[in-house]
Amino acid sequence: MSLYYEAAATLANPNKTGGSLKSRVYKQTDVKSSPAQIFALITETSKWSPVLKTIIERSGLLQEEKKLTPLLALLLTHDLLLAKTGVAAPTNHVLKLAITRHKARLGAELTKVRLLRGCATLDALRHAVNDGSVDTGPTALPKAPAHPRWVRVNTLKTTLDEQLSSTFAGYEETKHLSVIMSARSSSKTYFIDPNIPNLLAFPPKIELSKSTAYVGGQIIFQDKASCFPAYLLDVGAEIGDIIDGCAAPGNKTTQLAAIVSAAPTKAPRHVIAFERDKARASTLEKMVNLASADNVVTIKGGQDFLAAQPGSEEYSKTQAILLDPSCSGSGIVGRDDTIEIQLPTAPESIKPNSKGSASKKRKRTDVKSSHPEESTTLKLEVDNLPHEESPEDNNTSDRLTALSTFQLRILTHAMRFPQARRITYSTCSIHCEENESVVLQALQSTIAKERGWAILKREQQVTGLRDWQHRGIWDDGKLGLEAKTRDHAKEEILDACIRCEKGTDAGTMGFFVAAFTRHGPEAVEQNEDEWNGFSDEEAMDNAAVSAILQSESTPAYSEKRTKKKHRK
Ligand SMILES: C[S@@+](CC[C@H](N)C(=O)[O-])C[C@H]1O[C@@H](n2cnc3c(N)ncnc32)[C@H](O)[C@@H]1O
Repeated sequence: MSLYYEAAATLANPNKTGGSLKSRVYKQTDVKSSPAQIFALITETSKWSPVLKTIIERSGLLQEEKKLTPLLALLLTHDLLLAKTGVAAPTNHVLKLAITRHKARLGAELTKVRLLRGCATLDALRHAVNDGSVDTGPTALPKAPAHPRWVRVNTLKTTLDEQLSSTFAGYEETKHLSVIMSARSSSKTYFIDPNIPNLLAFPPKIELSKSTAYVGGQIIFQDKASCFPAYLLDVGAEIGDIIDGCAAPGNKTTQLAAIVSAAPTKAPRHVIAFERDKARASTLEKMVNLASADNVVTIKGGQDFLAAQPGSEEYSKTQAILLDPSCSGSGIVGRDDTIEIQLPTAPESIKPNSKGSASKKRKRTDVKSSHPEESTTLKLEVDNLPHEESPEDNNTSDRLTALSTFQLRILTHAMRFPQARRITYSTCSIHCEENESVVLQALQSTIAKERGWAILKREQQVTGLRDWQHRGIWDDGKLGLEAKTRDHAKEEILDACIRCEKGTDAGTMGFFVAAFTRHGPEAVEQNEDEWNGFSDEEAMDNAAVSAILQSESTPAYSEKRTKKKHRK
């Protein structure tokens, strides 16, 4: 098969199996072309696809060349017009013949598009395409709001100043995040975040994943909102061991380790990181080692935090717990390691035809199936970057109920640790059911009352988060606690909750975090009238919890989800 058939077949993957584009390309064994060549062709074509789509549609190429699918047309047009060595196939190859006879028309369309984009030369257009700043024309899909590349400097290995004068030497500081959000990916600009220490923002889609600092664990990609929980936990030298109950891939674990190391204590303290999923636990281990956090972090791989015995000797020094449990992922924004290929519209006439010899039919069908006729954009995850959570588009109210039941269960379990003084609870969900509702129910649980757990009020929070303006919201009907909660208490709790919205000029994903603190027994009595809430038993529907936990931990789970999505 030629390079072009092989690249199109790689893109086919209707079941989205085999992982990221990179792993699919490099794991293929039945291809003649080099994986690097296939990968380069696909990624370059994706960058140019808004331009190529216009050129192909205007030239009428697909109407005239019935052998070409939209994907093949894109790949071939790319090489014909833009590759230094042209189309990589023998002169008499059927695909080369099919594309080269349109060279003059396609070239003329490229010139028109270039001039329309205000580019005097092909190099200028190339520059605009590489920056992602090329105007995609009236048929383009609306662009997702620009999301900065947030970079946390790993102070276990380096310092902010060191990074600014080495990795980011030659970059200019801007005091306005809006400048970053509208900057081109090639723009050498950075913004120092005012809320979170050691956090920088860079232009969307900036390529830093090959930098020595990223590869060496000196910088870590972590959304601003995701940095809130570890910072809010405020583990100064007076706090002993810390549990991270839901740790993989380890962004918050390594951040906690950095905070702990910056406040040394006489007796060494530890971050105990639980991760139930074995595969994710191995990612966690890699991240902890890369970040040089292994002196501080003890990994409990494949272990369920819910099974940890709060009263055991092992946790007798545990004074703070960070909980970032599985959630709906509804706050997640489009990922930087995703590429899109805009396909030219395929005329009806080129749909697979039933005539022809068996071998010919097989070849044609392989390629035809590579373009989903119903969709004009292919989205592909390029790398296997570790993700904190995967968004789920099936957030029915049953699923939200099951998730929030699990979240409440894990939060009230944390409240049982006898020496614990502080807890943070966070999700990357935008739903009240997983956020404010869980917080309110936890505060009303028997264990919270017995142990004297209260919300960490806004005025008690670390400066950077006290100053954060976006606070908890009250969604009538979703919390179900209106009658039981006095107004001023409600206001105070909501003001203590921290929210981030996705797609705003704050440049964060959708996120929620709240912290709990433990007072003495006196506070329990004071709060007794206020919190006439549920018992733990009432709050938990164990059947629903088991169902969701089981389905998420079964290996077939992701497969099932993919198939379901594909059927839609
Ligand atoms: C949202 S992710 C955590 C992201 C992580 N805190 C970070 O910042 O990189 C939730 C993780 O918790 C794990 N998890 C869920 N329930 C758990 C449990 N009961 N015990 C331990 N880990 C659990 C999931 O497997 C998943 O890896």
